[in-house]
Amino acid sequence: MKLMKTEDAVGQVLCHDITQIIKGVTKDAVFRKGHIITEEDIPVLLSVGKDNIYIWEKDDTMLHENEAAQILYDMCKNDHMHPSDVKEGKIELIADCDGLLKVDREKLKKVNSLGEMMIATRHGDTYVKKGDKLAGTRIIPLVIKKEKMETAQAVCSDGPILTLKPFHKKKFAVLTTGNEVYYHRIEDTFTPVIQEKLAEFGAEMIFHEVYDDDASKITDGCRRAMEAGADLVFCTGGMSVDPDDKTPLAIKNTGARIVSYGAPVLPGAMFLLAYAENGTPIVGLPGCVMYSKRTIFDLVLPRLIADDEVTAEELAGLGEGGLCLNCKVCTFPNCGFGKGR
Ligand SMILES: Nc1nc2c(c(=O)[nH]1)N[C@H]1C(S)=C(S)[C@@H](COP(=O)(O)OP(=O)(O)OC[C@H]3O[C@@H](n4cnc5c(N)ncnc54)[C@H](O)[C@@H]3O)O[C@H]1N2
Ligand code: MOO
Repeated sequence: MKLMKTEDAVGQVLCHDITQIIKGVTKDAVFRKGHIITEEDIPVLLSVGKDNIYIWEKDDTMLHENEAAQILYDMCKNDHMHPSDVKEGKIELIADCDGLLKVDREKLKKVNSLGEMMIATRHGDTYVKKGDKLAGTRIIPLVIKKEKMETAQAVCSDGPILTLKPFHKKKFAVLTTGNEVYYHRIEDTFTPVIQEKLAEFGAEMIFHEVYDDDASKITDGCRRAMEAGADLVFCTGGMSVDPDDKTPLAIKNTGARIVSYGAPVLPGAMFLLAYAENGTPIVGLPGCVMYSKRTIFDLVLPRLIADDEVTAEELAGLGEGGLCLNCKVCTFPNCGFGKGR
């Protein structure tokens, strides 16, 4: 702490709140502890009788909370995001576009374990909209050791904590399977559900065929859908254990790499994800996707739209939080569904 003439204090940091009292009007702090004094502040300080003030002694080994907050921001920031104003050591990150938020959990935890600083984010692997708040950062004390911030920066030396992957315009194919639909015993009520979910991402259905329970026709259909330019292939029906359930075999026979048949998510246990040789996702959607409001499809779809490869390990990690509670008022994605790791 150092006493100095107010007129010489531009750029210095206040050590305590400065209170202004105007009879019958106000009694409040005009400046808070930690405020950096600007040219315009000088007449205000003089008007409240502060010809001399206590300021933090500038010390090359310490950073003010606002300077340190800027460093935390830089450690988080990536393309397609911008900062809020810095205030009392806090900066928020805001999305510039719709997309998939990815969070490097390991780095986040490492930085938050250092103490005296914090970063709080939304859940990773979730769909965010332009203007959404992605994360907030804050320095806990008023000043922090430069050295400590350098340690934090080192955690992110090979890349920031957040990534926002913009969504791509996708063309998709739907392959409807099942004798009951093929022979017009029942109406196809599955395809409209897929179309509605994909419409949210501006995707276009360019291929739709219906097959009886014949695996070779479904396999051939997958190949032709990709030749027709489909970036995503969705097969519906025939995903479980009945003798007529041929879809998993049909997808396997395309030569695609099966990531997983089965997922620890309800609804969605019989889900299948595969990647064709050219990288196109081929997805087997179980009957629950048609029936239930939210399923594993809602967890995986934003990632497919953002070209974010999904691994077997990630699917296996969905078990905790993988149980949809089917709430009366659904607040997904702002609930626990799909938030496990
Ligand atoms: N013994 C077992 N049975 C089932 C299991 C299991 O593990 N063991 N899993 C259940 C789960 S979980 C699900 S989900 C379903 C999966 O069903 P499929 O994806 O194989 O669907 P299908 O059997 O072909 O059809 C189920 C139901 O939905 C109707 N359907 C199918 N496609 C359409 C369409 N395009 N339009 C209208 N309706 C459609 C179909 O007629 C059936 O009624 O399996 C459970 N069983
Ligand atoms: O997978 Mo069923 O895929 O849970 O309702």
